[in-house]
Formats: sequence, structure tokens, C-alpha cells
Amino acid sequence: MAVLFPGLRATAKWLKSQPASPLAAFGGGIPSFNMKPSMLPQHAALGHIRLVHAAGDKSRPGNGTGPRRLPFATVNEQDLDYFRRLLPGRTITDPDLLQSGNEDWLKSVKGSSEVLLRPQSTEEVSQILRYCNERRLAVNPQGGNTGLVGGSVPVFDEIILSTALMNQVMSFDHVSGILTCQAGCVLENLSSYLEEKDFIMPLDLGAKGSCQIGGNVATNAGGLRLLRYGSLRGTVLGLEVVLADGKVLNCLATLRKDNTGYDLKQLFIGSEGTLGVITAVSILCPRKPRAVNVAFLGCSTFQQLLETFQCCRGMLGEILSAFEFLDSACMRLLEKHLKLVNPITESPFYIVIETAGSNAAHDEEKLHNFLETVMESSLVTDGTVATEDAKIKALWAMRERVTEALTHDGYTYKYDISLPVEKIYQLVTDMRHHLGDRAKNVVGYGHVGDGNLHLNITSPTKDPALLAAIEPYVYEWTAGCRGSISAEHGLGLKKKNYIYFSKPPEAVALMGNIKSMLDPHGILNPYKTLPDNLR
Ligand SMILES: O=C(O)CC[C@@H](O)C(=O)O
Ligand SMILES: [Zn+2]
Repeated sequence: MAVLFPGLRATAKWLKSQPASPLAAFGGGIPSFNMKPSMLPQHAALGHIRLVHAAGDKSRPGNGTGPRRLPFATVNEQDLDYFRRLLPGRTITDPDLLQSGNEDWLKSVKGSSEVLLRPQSTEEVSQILRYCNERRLAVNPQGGNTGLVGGSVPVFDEIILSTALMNQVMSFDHVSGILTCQAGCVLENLSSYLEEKDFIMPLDLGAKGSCQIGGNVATNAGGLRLLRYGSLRGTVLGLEVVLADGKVLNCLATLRKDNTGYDLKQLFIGSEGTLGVITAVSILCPRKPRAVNVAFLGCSTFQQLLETFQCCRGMLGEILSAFEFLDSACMRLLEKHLKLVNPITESPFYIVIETAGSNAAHDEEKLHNFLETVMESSLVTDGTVATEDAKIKALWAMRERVTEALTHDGYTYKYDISLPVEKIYQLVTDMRHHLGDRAKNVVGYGHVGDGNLHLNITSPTKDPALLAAIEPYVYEWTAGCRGSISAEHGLGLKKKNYIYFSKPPEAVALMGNIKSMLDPHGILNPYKTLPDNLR
């Protein structure tokens, strides 16, 4: 049932008259930039390496100067015999079956692995890694392969170690809300499992139908609920990890508090499979909220959107669970490529606000008061509210499906930037001016509540000249605001050489030491996360 409130009545009526199916219904100046490239840390110039390789150089991926294959062993018949004995029927060598494991979701990075292994247990993962470490065979751990930075696919012929069959829930504690499960559980399946028990997962992503919890943790995925439930660095209570030499590190604690020594699990959260293979996760899950409302609002300027955010935090307080935005360029792509229908009048900016609480009447009253305030003060120009599941999903689709709409618009250059929240849209505006008509579309959307902008730039085809205009400009701009060049997607293959724009050389060198200590032969997800100069 859509909630009515003054000023939004007409839209609420419109929303009510739509079919139930969500898919059918909806289908200034760079801020004090004073860091020139020459002033960046010593290694920042490495950030300019492109993933295009010299014509004819078969040892490099893509079309240009990607990494060179390191001197790992190559898989031979004896290796295959070993894997087939260990994983009968689960050692995949059929090129057709290997194809999807070799290519990323965006179809932007492609490896040439000839073996995909599908272990079911931690013990099997341990035996695989022990063997590969001794044989110096490189391994590419892979979850749902929904990553956006080329971190989840092989670069050359690394063995793909898929966690897809490690998909069992191991335990759930109804009192504490702590779930322990294998790494290959699909996020959406975990959400459905928990919902029956009146709990939810603390994270939610557009890719929930395919992504796996182990991959989420290895990426430190943020998603749509981070504003409310915090990052995986807080909600993950324990991990089981298999190290490069096959040793099993059982830190699968289910305790809220544990100050016994260093918190080793944090090393593996966000390490993108370069330090160990996560095989099991214990995670703290919130109770399922009794009342959920979603408001979809329009704003004329980004400044008004920010003021709406401030007002929202003040007036909705503890029930606010998401504050997301998209610009009108995103809306045009949703309409054009996915045939979604804008549920409100056209605006330069759109906001998705979600509330999640325990008392429907109380939450609705709060939301009503907030909406009245922002409408009366003209911060918001139009909007609509939903409390019913199907309509909530339909409103969320306007934000969650932007990535999908972009894939239909051509080749997409993706940037996932953390900035002080008041600066996040400035980057989009400056990029538009900077590129002029060289780009097809420059769009901005993301997680306002977390200061996380998704800047996406499309072009009819892959365009090295356009890429040269975007990078390193985008990274210099971000470094000038002391932002992060990867807020939540990781560095993977595509961004690893830009790490110096966000981290000092001393920190990167220490990361290299940690990698050498945990994986001395460098077999785990090589060519990812750490810059080329550290290998
Ligand atoms: O595709 C992107 O750039 C962002 C994907 C995801 O992080 C999102 O928030 O929708
Ligand atoms: Zn995101």
C-alpha cells in the first residue's frame, strides 16, 4: 500500500495504479586540487600503465601493456591426474564449460585457464593449494565472478578454484543472530534462509543473485545497507582461510568481542584472494525489520540533495537504512535500455531513501514528517513512497539496475570513488567538461550515505584515446581531495597500479611484505591488487 502525504498525493496514486510486477511497472571546479602528477609518490607514474598490450605479444592479456606472465609451471597430465583423483567429476577441462570462468561479468577481461576445480570442502581446498604451491602452479580463487575490476578471472592460465559447490550453511544461532556458512553460499540464498528465521544479511548488493559470501568478504563489498549496518570489517566475526601452502587457518570465531592478539581475519577481508582462500565465514546478522518504507524523490540540484541528506539523518535517525542517488543521465539509460518507467516527474537528481524499523506507525509518522519538511522547504520537488514489497522492489530497481543499463550503452569505464560527501558530484561535472563530446555518456550514482560515487563513462566501443583522457585525470582529481580510488570494488587487475594515488609507498611496501610472508611463491591470484613493481 503506497503511503500518501501532502504534495506527493498524485504520484502515490500513479504508483498504486501500476501493475504489480516490478519489472513490468517500472521497468564546479576541482576542489582545491593542488597535487600535480609530478608531486605524487614515487611510484604513482606506474598508475599510467594501461591494460592494452603490444601487438603480437602473446604473453600479455588484452591489446597492450598488461602484465607479463610470471614463470609459474603449466598444468600437465600428471597434475590433471592428481586433480581428477582428488575431485572426481569436479575437475573441469571442457573449454565450453571453462569459458564463463575465464571471462568477467562485464566481458572486459579474459583469461585462458584450461582447468577449473570445484572443491566441496575445506580439506579439498587445502590439498589443492598444497599441491599447487609445491608445483608452483598459479591459482585464481573464484566466487560468483561478479567483480568489477577484473579480480575474479585468470589473467593467463591460472587454475580457477571455484567455491560454487561450497554452499552449505553450517550453523545459525537464533539468540545472537550469528550465521556460519561455507564461502560459496550465494548472498540471496543466505538472505532467503535468514528471512524465514526473521533475520537478514547485513549486506545487500545488486549482484545478490550470483555473488557469493566468500567473494563478498574477499572484496570487502559495501553495497546498499552499509550506512545502517556498517562494513564487513565489523559484521564478519570469524573466517576460515586456507593459506597458500595448504595450511588451514581456523579463525571461525562467533564472538562479538575478542581481543586476543592481532585480528588476523582483517588481513583477508578485502585482500581479493591474494593472501589466502576464504572457505567459511561467520557473520553477525540483524533482525528482520518489521516495517520497511522506500521513498523515491527528485531534487533540482546536488546541493539540495545534500541538504535533504542532512535533514534525513536528523529526522529519520535510527530508522534510516539507505540513502542512495542517481542522476538524470542514469534515469535516461534505465528508460532507454531497460524500459523502466520513471515513477516521478523528471529531475536532475533522484534519491532512494529506505527506512527499516520495528514499528510501522512510528516509522511512517517519522517519514511523513520528514517528507513534509523537505517538500515544504522545496529541497525535494516530487516523490513517491512504497511500503508494499513489490513496489519497494520496483523503486529499488531504479537504483540497483543502473549498472545493468550501462552494460547496454556500450563499453563502460568504471570508477568507484570515495570522497568527502559534499564533493562527490563535482567529479562528475568536471569529468563531463573535461571529456566534452568524446564520451557517449558520463553518469554519476552511488551511496551518498557512505560518500561513495560510482562514476561511469560509456563509449560505443573500447576507446584507448578516451581512456587516456579519463586516466590519470580521475585519479589525480581524487588524490587532490584525499579520496580513495576504490571505495568498495577493490583494485583487482584493472586498478592495482593506481594504488599509490590513495596509499603512501610505505604502506604499499608493507602490503608487499605481508604478501611475501603468506604466499612466498606468489601463486594466489597473481597480477591482482598489488602494483607491478612489487612482484
Ligand atoms: O557498476 C558500478 O559502477 C557500481 C556497482 C555497485 O557497486 C552499485 O552500487 O550499484
Ligand atoms: Zn556500489
